Order: sequence, then C-alpha cells, then structure tokens
Amino acid sequence: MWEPDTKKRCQTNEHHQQQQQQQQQQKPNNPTGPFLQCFELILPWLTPIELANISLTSKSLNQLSKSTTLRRSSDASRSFENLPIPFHNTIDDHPYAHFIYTPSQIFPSSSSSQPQRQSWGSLDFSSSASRLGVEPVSLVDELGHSVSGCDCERCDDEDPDGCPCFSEMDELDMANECGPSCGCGLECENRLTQRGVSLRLKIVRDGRKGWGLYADQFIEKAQFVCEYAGELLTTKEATNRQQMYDKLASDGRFSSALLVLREHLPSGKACMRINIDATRMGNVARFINHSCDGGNLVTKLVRSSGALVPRICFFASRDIKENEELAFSYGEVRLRSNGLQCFCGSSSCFGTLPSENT
Ligand SMILES: C[S@@+](CC[C@H](N)C(=O)[O-])C[C@H]1O[C@@H](n2cnc3c(N)ncnc32)[C@H](O)[C@@H]1O
Repeated sequence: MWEPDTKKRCQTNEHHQQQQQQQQQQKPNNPTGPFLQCFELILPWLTPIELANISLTSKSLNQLSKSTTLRRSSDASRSFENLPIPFHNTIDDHPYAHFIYTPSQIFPSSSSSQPQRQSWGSLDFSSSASRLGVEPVSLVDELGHSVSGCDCERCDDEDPDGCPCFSEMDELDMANECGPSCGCGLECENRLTQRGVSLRLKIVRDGRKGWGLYADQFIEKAQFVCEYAGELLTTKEATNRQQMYDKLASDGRFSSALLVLREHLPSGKACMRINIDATRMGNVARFINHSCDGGNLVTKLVRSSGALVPRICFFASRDIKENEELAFSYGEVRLRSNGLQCFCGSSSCFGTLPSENT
C-alpha cells in the first residue's frame, strides 16, 4: 500500500530542486566528519521532543537540529505537494506542527504497513516524498480486472461527452473523475483533484485557534484548493477516537482533526458517512479552522472511476483574497457542557465549536 506515487509530481518540482541547490550551497564548509554526517541522516526522523533533547548534547548537534527545524518549518508538505507550504509564527515559540504527511486518503494505522515515523527536514528534499505514497483502492471484477474506468488516452473537459467518466453522476451528486481503472494518466483533464495542492498556501499561528491555513495568493471562486487527506476510519473506530480526543482536548492543549461527512440520498432513505482522521496522518487540510458563517470553502465528494471510496475535496465558495484565512463550517453546533470555545470572529458566531456526538 505504501508504493510511491509521487514520481510524476517530483519531476515537475523545480522549486524543490532549487531548494536542494541552495541547501547544498548553504552547507557549512566545515566538514562534519562521519559522526555528524550520520546525525544528518538521523535527525529528520526524530520527533520535536527527541530533536530538542539531542540538541542539548553538543554545539554541533544543536546547529544541525536548528537546520532541521528550519527546513521543517519551510514546508509542512515535505515535498509531497507541488509548492512548499511554510509555517508562520509570530506569537509563540512553536516553529511547526508535527504529524505524518500523506497527500491522499489512507487506511487505518492498525495496519503494520503504515509508518510510525517519516523523514522530515533532511537536506535531500526529494527523500521524504518518495517514502510515502498511496495506491487507491479500486473496484475489481471476479477475474481481478479493474472495472468502470474509461479507455480514453486523454480526456478533454471541452468535450465532456467524449469520456464516460465525466457524465457518471449518482444519486449523491458526487463529482466524478477518471481513476485507477482508466486508460489516461495523471495529466488527464478530468483528474483536477488528484494532482495535489497547486495554490500558494501557508500555515499561520493564532493565539486562540492554534494553526490555521491561509491563502498566500488570490483564489478564484470554485477553484480546487485541496483534498482532506488522512486515515479513513470505520464509524466504530471514529467514535472511539473522538471519545479519546475529547478527553485529551479537555485541558485545551490538544487539537484533533477528525472529519465526519454525512451525505444524504435525495430520497432521504439512506446516508453515506465518511470518517477521515488527519490528527496523526494527514495533509495541509488538517489546519483548516471552523467558521460559524460557513467560511470561504465548501466540501464536495469526488469519486475516481474504479475507486472504492470517494474523497472529500475543498473548493473556494467565493473569491478569496491573498492572506485570508481559509475556513469552513465543521457542522451543526450541539450544546454540550464540554464544548470548545469558538474564536471564528464572524458576526454569526455561536460561541462553541461544533462537535461529533459520541
Ligand atoms: C482540524 S484542527 C484545525 C487546526 C488547528 N487549529 C491546529 O492548530 O492544528 C481543529 C481544531 O482547531 C481548533 N479550532 C478550529 N477552529 C476553531 C475556532 N473557530 N475557534 C477556536 N478553535 C478552533 C480546535 O482546537 C479544533 O479542535
């Protein structure tokens, strides 16, 4: 399941090559010797606490730890995305938030194939991006052949009738894209949400809400912003985790990122529920805060032809200015004695954050 899928993105990542060159130039002239060179390889695998502890042991390791921290804070996506997504903090001493980056949906961490650690902040910018990847879970027939994709070599959004994937709409009004069982590649025009983040974004620290995701450029209404990537959970697992997170959050220092999306069939008879937990493993969408007025993003379910589970994607609900915080509504507010205080600042603020009933 952890096959790298990032080759194509890396090929176009000119900025990372430039960063790499810059880093090479910035490397201290002072040769560190085999001992410190070894630490250059180890430090990117450490948690912030381990990094802080090791930095206390010698001046050289302190220097190396500082460089690792600097590189981490310069790109939360650790080269998985097309552009770096930096952390900005002018209010306290948190340089970055630590988590495992996955550019797309993955299956729960109970599986032993999932990494407990991920390299982040090494001199080699391409190394982390090649370590984690996801193969979409696809529908197969009884002979093991993928089903329901198109045979197009290249699908053209100017001619949507030419490709069956454009027109496949189901009762849930999901957007449909070409997928794992189609003949076309990642450059196909009907794979808008599969190429990762292509807009300039940044993660900014706020005194009351923690980190938040901001636009670092103008974003036009209806533009695709990012997918909500993380661990795809069963409802039972999501309920258990939410209970654990509620307990941890009660002291105000823990921030979870479990998103539950319910999509009702127009008939009202059934409901589809998708639980994605980006708390431990996720992408930049885990930093999007709640706004009681609905914010400037909308979620849409996108199914790739032949893939088993739809993905949750964010689109701009209106034009968004550079430096504006990105936000959406986490859902209906239910009155709970232990609800977290909301600081969205909108005129329609309820005062409490929406939360799942557990
Ligand atoms: C998905 S995370 C968003 C990123 C988070 N701020 C962080 O620092 O990682 C959700 C958490 O962010 C905080 N949060 C989100 N929106 C908020 C708001 N409007 N007011 C206060 N806290 C908010 C809450 O702690 C919530 O549990």
